[in-house]
Amino acid sequence: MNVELSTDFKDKYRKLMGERADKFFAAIETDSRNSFRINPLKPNYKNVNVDLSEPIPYSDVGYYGDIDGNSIDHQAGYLYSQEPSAMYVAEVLDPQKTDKVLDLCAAPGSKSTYIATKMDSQGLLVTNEINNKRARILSSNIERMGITNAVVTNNSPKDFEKKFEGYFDRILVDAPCSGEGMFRKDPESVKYWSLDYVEQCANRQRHILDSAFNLLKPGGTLVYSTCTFSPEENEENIDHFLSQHEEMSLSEIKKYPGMEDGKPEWGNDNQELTKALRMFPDEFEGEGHFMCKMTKSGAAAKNREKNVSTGIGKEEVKLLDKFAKANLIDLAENNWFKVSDFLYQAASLDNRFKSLHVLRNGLKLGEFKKNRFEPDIAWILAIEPTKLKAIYKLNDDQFETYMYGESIILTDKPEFDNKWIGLSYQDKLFSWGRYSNNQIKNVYPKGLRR
Ligand SMILES: C[S@@+](CC[C@H](N)C(=O)[O-])C[C@H]1O[C@@H](n2cnc3c(N)ncnc32)[C@H](O)[C@@H]1O
Repeated sequence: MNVELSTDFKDKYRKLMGERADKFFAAIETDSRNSFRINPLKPNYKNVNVDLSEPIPYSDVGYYGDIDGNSIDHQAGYLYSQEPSAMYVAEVLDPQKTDKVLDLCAAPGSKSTYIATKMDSQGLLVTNEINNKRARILSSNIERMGITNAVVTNNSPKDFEKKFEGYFDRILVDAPCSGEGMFRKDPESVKYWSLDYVEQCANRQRHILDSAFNLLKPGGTLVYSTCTFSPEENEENIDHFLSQHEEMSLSEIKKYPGMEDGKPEWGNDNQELTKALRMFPDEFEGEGHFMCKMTKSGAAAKNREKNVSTGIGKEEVKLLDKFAKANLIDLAENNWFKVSDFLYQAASLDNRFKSLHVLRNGLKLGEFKKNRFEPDIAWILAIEPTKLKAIYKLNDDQFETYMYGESIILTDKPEFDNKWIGLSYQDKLFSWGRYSNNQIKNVYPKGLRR
C-alpha cells in the first residue's frame, strides 16, 4: 500500500505520539484486513458461500475475510462488507428491541444495518443522511438487508430539532471527519487532508453533537464515533461537549485486546476520557477509530404520539386482498401506510415525520396500479419464505439469464399457476417473478441487473 503522508501530518503525530510515531506511520503503510457481516434477519443466514472460520471476537455476526459484491449472498442481503473497527460501534450503542434509535449521519449504512440486525428489525430505527445521493444509497442498503423497522430520512440534524426534542432512547453520531483512520483503505483521502480541514471537521461535529443532545431523551444514550485520530475531533470535542452539557456523562466501554483508552492528555486533561476508546492500526487489527458512550441524566417526559391516517381506501384494500389471495399464504394488516400510490408497512405512523424528508418509512410492499397491486423488491427481500404460495428455484443458467434482465422460459408446466412467485437462487429469495404463459417475466429492478 502506498500512502503518502504529508509533512504536516507526520510532524503533528510525532509531537503527539513521540517514539510510537514511526510504528504508527508504518502501520498506515501496511495493507488493511477486510471483513464482513452475515445477516441474521434472513432465513438460514449462515448458509453463505464464504469462509466463516475467523470470527471477529466482539461481534456475533462479523468475520475476517473477503466477499464478492456480485454474489447471490451479497445481492440477496446475506452479507455486508464492513471493516473490523467500525463493527464495534453498534455493539457499543447496544440498541434494544423496544428503543427508538437515531443514526444521525448514516450513509452508506454499515452501522445502521448492523444496528437494525441487533434490534431484530423491532422498535424504531431512524436512519438519516444529509446528502441526498448518499441517502438513496443508504435506503437501498436498508432494502437489500431486509430491514423493516427503519425510517430513512434525508435531513440536516437541525431539521430534527423542530419536532423531535427528547424523542430518542439512543443516538449514534458517526460524524463526518477528516478520515485519517481510513488513509490506508482509501489512499485518495490523504489528498483532502490538511490542518485546516481537521479544524473545519471539528467545528461541524460540535454542531451535530449539540443537535444530538437536543434529540436525546433524558436517561438516553449517545454514542459518538469518528474514523480519525485527531485530538481536535475526538477528546477535545468531547471535553468541550461535556463542559457545555452538564447532564451528559461518559460511560465505560468494554475493551478487547488491542483497543486503547481515550487520551485525557489530548482533551484538556479530562480524566473521564479514559472511558472513551481508541483503535490505532499499530495495535489493533482494523482501521483507526474513536468511540465514546455518554448518558443523559434526568427522567424522560411522557411521549405523546399522534398518528397519521393510513390513507388507504376500500378499493385499494380490495386490490391488495386480491393480490394476497392469489399469491400469498396469508397477509395480516400491519401498519399499512400509503404514500402517493405506494403501500408501506410503516416503521412509524408518528405525525412528526411529516416535518422531514422521508425516503422510506418501513417496508415498501408495492404499488397500486390501475386495477391491480404490484409487489416491490423490498418485500421479497424481507418476506418469510413460508408466506409465499410458490417459490421457483433458479438453476445456475437461469440465474445468469435473470440477472441480465431476460425472462425465463419454462419447458415443463410448473406446479403453480399464480402470477407472482418468489425467485430463489441457492435457497435465497432475491426477486419476484411474474409468471404467465410458461414464462417467468423479468421484474428485477433495472438498477440491480448486471
Ligand atoms: C462517517 S460518514 C457515516 C458512515 C456511516 N455511519 C456508515 O457507517 O456507513 C459521515 C456522514 O455524515 C454526513 N455529513 C456530512 N456533513 C454532515 C452534517 N453537517 N450533518 C450531518 N451529517 C453530515 C456525510 O455525508 C457522511 O455520509
